[in-house]
Amino acid sequence: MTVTSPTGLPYERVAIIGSGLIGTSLAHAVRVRDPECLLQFADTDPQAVEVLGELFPDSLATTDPAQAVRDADLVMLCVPVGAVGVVSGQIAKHVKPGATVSDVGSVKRSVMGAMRDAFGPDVHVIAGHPVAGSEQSGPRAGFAEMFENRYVILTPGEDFNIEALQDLTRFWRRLGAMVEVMEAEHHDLVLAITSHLPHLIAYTIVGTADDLESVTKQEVMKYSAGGFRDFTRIAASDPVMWRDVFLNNKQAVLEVLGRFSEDLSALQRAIRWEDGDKLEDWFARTRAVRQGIVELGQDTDEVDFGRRSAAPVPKPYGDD
Ligand SMILES: NC(=O)C1=CN([C@@H]2O[C@H](COP(=O)(O)OP(=O)(O)OC[C@H]3O[C@@H](n4cnc5c(N)ncnc54)[C@H](O)[C@@H]3O)[C@@H](O)[C@H]2O)C=CC1
Ligand SMILES: O=C(O)C(=O)Cc1ccc(O)cc1
Repeated sequence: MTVTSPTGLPYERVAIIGSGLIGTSLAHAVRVRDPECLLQFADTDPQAVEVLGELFPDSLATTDPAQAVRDADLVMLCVPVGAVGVVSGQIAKHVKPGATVSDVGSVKRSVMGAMRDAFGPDVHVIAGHPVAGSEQSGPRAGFAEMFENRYVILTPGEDFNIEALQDLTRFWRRLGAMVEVMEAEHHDLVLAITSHLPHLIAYTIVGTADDLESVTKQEVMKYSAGGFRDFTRIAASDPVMWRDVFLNNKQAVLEVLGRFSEDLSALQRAIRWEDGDKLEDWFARTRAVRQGIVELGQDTDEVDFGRRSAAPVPKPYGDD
């Protein structure tokens, strides 16, 4: 286990590859928590690198990922999930032996596979996903409080190093997050229904409204104070990031989409046949789901370290 000061982070040098909303939020949070921690950034976009120079003038910012990971104790891949394989291949030979490589991608099974293929046994690969974010993107969108009281799901897989998991858990907890450990497949199924399908629905409904010939675009904008407005926020999310999410979580998304389509058809039938009881019962049940989420939100100190597998996993941290 890495020894640190009580307030510091378990890593002295952190490399952040991909410096948009999540990468720079991570960097701001690290800066606030531990000003001594060295940050090293890489991004393929030279404009992003320029912005990083402005935001973090005391840090290395480059378009070369191999340079950015040099001597880093933690390498965080904060790129769209479809780019994780390419980036892992670019940095594999340059990551310090004993370092931890993690990520923040919204999909875990494919990302873990890509990272496992690229890195040798001298590097600790532990995938992760902060369930926090927004429709914003780019290096100027990040902020230090992004992960406070938000869940971070770690998917270490089968043969992980316990000390590396402890350090990564401590790192996220010191940025204010609540950490849970889960199997990658289960993560992908849970997020398919709680995040990926809602985004798909938002993209669909806003596109459908935009295509309607009988309703003008001006009317859509003018009267979007209702539920539609919330959908437009989500549908403004980054196109490349979400393209990659759907292509990399195809199986789980198609599974929940099948169930959703069946339920939508049932509600369509209830409207057609004026089955008010069916509609009212359905809406009463979903209202209760919302109330449950609100109640859970008042209980954010609760940390569930349960792992959805037979193997018991020790608590990865001891002194927090
Ligand atoms: N946006 C959100 O709310 C959340 C996003 N995530 C995950 O975080 C990751 C990053 O998402 P955001 O920060 O929102 O995206 P973003 O679009 O704000 O930033 C991504 C950055 O990665 C850079 N990039 C792309 N390909 C690259 C490559 N091959 N090498 C180096 N840099 C590269 C881009 O130039 C961009 O600056 C994604 O995997 C996403 O699934 C996770 C939680 C929330
Ligand atoms: O903006 C929203 O409503 C989000 O849901 C943000 C978000 C997007 C992707 C993730 O993997 C986690 C969080």
